[in-house]
Amino acid sequence: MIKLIGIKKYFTTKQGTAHALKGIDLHVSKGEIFGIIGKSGAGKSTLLRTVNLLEKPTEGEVILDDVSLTSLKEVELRKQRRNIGMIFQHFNLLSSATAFKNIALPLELAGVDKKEIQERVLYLLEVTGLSDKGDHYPHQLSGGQKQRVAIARSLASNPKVLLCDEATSALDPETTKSILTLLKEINEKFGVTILLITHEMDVVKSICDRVAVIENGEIIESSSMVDLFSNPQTPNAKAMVRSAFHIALPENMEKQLSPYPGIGLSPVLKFTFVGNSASESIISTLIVKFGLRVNILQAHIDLVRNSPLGIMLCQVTGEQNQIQSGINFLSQSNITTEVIGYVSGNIKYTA
Ligand SMILES: Nc1ncnc2c1ncn2[C@@H]1O[C@H](COP(=O)(O)OP(=O)(O)OP(=O)(O)O)[C@@H](O)[C@H]1O
Repeated sequence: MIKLIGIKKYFTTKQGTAHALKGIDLHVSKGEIFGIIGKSGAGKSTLLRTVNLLEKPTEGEVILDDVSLTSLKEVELRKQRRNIGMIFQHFNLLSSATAFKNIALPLELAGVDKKEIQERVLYLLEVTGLSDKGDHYPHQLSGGQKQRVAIARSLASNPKVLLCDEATSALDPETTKSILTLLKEINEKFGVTILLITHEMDVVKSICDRVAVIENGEIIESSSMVDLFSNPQTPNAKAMVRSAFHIALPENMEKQLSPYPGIGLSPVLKFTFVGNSASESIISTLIVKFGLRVNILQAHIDLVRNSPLGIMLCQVTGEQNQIQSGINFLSQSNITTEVIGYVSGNIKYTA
């Protein structure tokens, strides 16, 4: 549905050339909700804006449903852009126009007749939960309501794709939740493919099917949500997952954590598992079957795309070969183990 092939984007300024995108390949399937997550300056906005060619790539090809957008002339491109809606962090509404008029505007520009516009806008106000707000101006609306108007406006021309540029970053957590729920409903109701960028793991965690992690203009990791959370590969993705699960070691243990094994040190292990009940079986397996001592430092179960996913941090003490056998045994039950570091086997910690 959306294919980005070898996308590079360089910005040349007086200070020099910024290599914002360094050869991105991405494939988003029809009907998917795909998240791109990365830190500030990683290249998220530039990448999103290349999809509708608001940003023309220096190199590479953008394909939407078999149409190569990068090869189109301006007039053709304008037509194709009607298939791509976009919403922004700061809503970008026309302040002098009512909610109704903001939504109607793209239809008026496309020459749609008045009666059809009236029906479509009323329908979109209803879909976005704003039936009683059509005559309100943006300054009379809350942030969440403004984003709903922007979503309704983006749907006016029946797009196949919706691009979301940090769409919830200016909203409080409750409103963020309601906007994400609305996006999910729209994805299901209209089959709209959603490509969103965010720096917040909580956003991708709740609605994305797949996610790509972008760092320094490159995609460093791309997988299903559950795979990203259960088995992140890169240090950056590992750190993001830990912060999304609010996983942190007790402070005095963090200070003494060594990246290397050593005499008198025992590993701190992070177990990741799908399902509610695995935590008990991890502990009993390690203690009973492998004769290890297990200190649970933290345990957390959260919903990732509606599947319970658990993360548990434990300090495990015992013979090295027994610990390894325990890890191997657990991996057969799809429990992923990551060594976070090593601490003294006798360390006293405060939770
Ligand atoms: N118009 C521009 N001119 C020069 N450099 C630019 C321009 N737009 C982006 N860049 C540079 O490209 C890189 C990627 O920027 P981009 O805005 O895509 O990152 P981002 O991940 O969206 O960051 P943020 O989350 O802070 O918005 C940055 O180094 C930025 O300074």
